[in-house]
Amino acid sequence: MAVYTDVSDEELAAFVARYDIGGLLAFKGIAEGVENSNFLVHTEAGYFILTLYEKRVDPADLPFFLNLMRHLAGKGISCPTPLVARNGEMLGELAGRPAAMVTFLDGMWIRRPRTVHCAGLGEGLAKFHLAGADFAMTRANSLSVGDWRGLLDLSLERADEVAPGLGGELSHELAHLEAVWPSDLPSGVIHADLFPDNVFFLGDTLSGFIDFYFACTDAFAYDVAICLNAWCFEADLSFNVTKARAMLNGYRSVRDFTPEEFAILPTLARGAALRFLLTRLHDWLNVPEGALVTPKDPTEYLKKLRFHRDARSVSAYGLDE
Ligand SMILES: Nc1ncnc2c1ncn2[C@@H]1O[C@H](COP(=O)(O)OP(=O)(O)OP(=O)(O)O)[C@@H](O)[C@H]1O
Ligand SMILES: N[C@@H](CCO)C(=O)O
Repeated sequence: MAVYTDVSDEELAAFVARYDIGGLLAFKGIAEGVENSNFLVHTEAGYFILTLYEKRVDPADLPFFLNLMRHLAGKGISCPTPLVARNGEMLGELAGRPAAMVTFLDGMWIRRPRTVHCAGLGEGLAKFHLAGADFAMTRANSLSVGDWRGLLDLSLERADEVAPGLGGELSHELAHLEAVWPSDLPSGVIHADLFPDNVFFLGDTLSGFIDFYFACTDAFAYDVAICLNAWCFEADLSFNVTKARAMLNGYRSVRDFTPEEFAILPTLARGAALRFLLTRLHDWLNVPEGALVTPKDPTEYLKKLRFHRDARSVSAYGLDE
């Protein structure tokens, strides 16, 4: 579920009246998603998405996320655009939470992406990276290599409850990644959570990106590495090299990799796997009492991490060295 905060009809009507979008006709909570409360709002001007930002989003980061969406939309990247209220603000408050209204994006996310979707994703991601080049704001990645040790420490004692030997393996892995993690790759705005549920398609054509609440300033190739993890493994966790090749070639058709990015890709993919493994492990071990949220399986990312650890070069991802 993803409606943590209840909103009364009167409160919502008053919130909607801040914008030039006509009167409120209907609204309903959206069950998908785990981070924030989302509502589909129907007004005389059409459909909109209302998001109430819950506790994992730092309110200080909201101007970065909202301005980024406006910037990208202005550059022709299909993504929700935050509405500006009559008082000139994108951010308001509703039911005691920071809240914003964004445009509705047509499309569906693909439960089982095929090669054609991976190719479209790669191309769309490179366009996204280029479109962010002149975005003036920056936000450090709060889940990068320097943050992983703190995250691991929170779970280390109980990690072996999830898989025997997991604590030791992760400690070893982290020490390696801390030693070799690059700091001088081409960087800019990255999405940092571009899983299939955050990418909409109409038929086989990419129709847009949503959920910008992990976006930050980091290496472009790290964003690609996140997508390799999230899109190119099958349900049985075997790696689909055809999908990876299609994604990487789609990306290169818009923005080519530097030789340094190319060479470090297996390390970045290994780090991306560790990042999602660590957040999932923490959530798995700390399910709040009575929560209706099903935690995501951390061991999925352990298997992915091991795959990347064994990858010697980009040839493991279907490209020539
Ligand atoms: N602009 C939009 N247009 C259309 N549908 C949207 C839009 N924004 C969100 N949605 C719908 O709301 C659902 C949840 O949104 P989102 O993924 O942003 O939630 P979240 O709780 O912030 O994220 P997550 O759990 O993925 O981190 C999406 O799967 C989609 O169905
Ligand atoms: N995409 C993340 C969840 C946070 O959006 C995961 O699958 O672990």
